[in-house]
Amino acid sequence: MASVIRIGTRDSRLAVWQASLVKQLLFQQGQEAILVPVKSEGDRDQRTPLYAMGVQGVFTRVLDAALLNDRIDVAVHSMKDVPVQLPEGITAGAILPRASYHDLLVFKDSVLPEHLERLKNGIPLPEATLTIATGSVRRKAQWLQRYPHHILEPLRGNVQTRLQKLRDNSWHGAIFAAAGLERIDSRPENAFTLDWMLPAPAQGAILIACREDDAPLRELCDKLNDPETELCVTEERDFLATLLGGCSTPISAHAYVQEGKLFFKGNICSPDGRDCLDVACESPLAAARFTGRKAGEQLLGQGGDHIVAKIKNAG
Ligand SMILES: NCc1[nH]cc(CCC(=O)O)c1CC(=O)O
Repeated sequence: MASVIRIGTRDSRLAVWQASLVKQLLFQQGQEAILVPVKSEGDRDQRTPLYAMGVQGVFTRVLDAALLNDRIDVAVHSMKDVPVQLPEGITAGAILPRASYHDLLVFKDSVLPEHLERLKNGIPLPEATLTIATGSVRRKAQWLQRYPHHILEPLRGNVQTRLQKLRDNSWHGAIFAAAGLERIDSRPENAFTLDWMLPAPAQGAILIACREDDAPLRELCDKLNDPETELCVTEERDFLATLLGGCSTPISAHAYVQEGKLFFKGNICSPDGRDCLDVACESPLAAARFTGRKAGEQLLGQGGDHIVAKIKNAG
């Protein structure tokens, strides 16, 4: 193994924070490492909506190439940005313990306190037409399901950029991943978690990707792996793969472990939020593998195939 491990990362503040965490964890294992920041396609082009970029892995492909070309030794990713199928030759070295999986509404002072209370609890709000910004088809679809008359504005860019755009516009609010804001200490005062919204599969989890043939490094990374997070995000990503397999689609999932059981929730929505199907199930830990796949198959059998067709037509 190289004496100094090269950690590939995107150059956003969140990505560098996550890569620095990995550097620290490796150091605790007695391994020196340096960061190698790389610009991804998803960061270079901050205007095109992600779902319109047409290819999977706009945030991950440049790092995949660097890894395969031996310009870096590991790549650190927000796992929700990673396509369900890893490229040939690349494998999951470790999945770190998950941070918050929630989505968060950052709101402006223009929202009335009594309306905030309803939004927090997902209660209908027919008397107000709010404008909410999000670049995510998943968040948009779930928001429209509850608030069909609201106006959803596109919003792209890294966390910092999106917060700035929210300040600069007259929107009522914007939706963020709690983990992203909290990691870089940027969670605004005006924010609450949307407990009724299901997150993206693997939201809040960090993946360390390795070359498949780098046995010593894989062994080292394995020490950083969190098996419980691994199980949960594996089921969430299997659910996604069973339904559609894209990484910016209106498909959400969350799994967690409690008292020896895996609890799983998932949903699939048409992009306009009019058709949504939900699934919730639990399983003893020993039989938890394939919970996500079974949940996906269940939804396909209940009409989820029609929603999948709508999603494909919209894309
Ligand atoms: N798609 C961008 C992205 N990828 C990972 C995170 C946050 C960290 C995480 O969810 O793990 C974000 C920002 C966001 O969705 O607001």
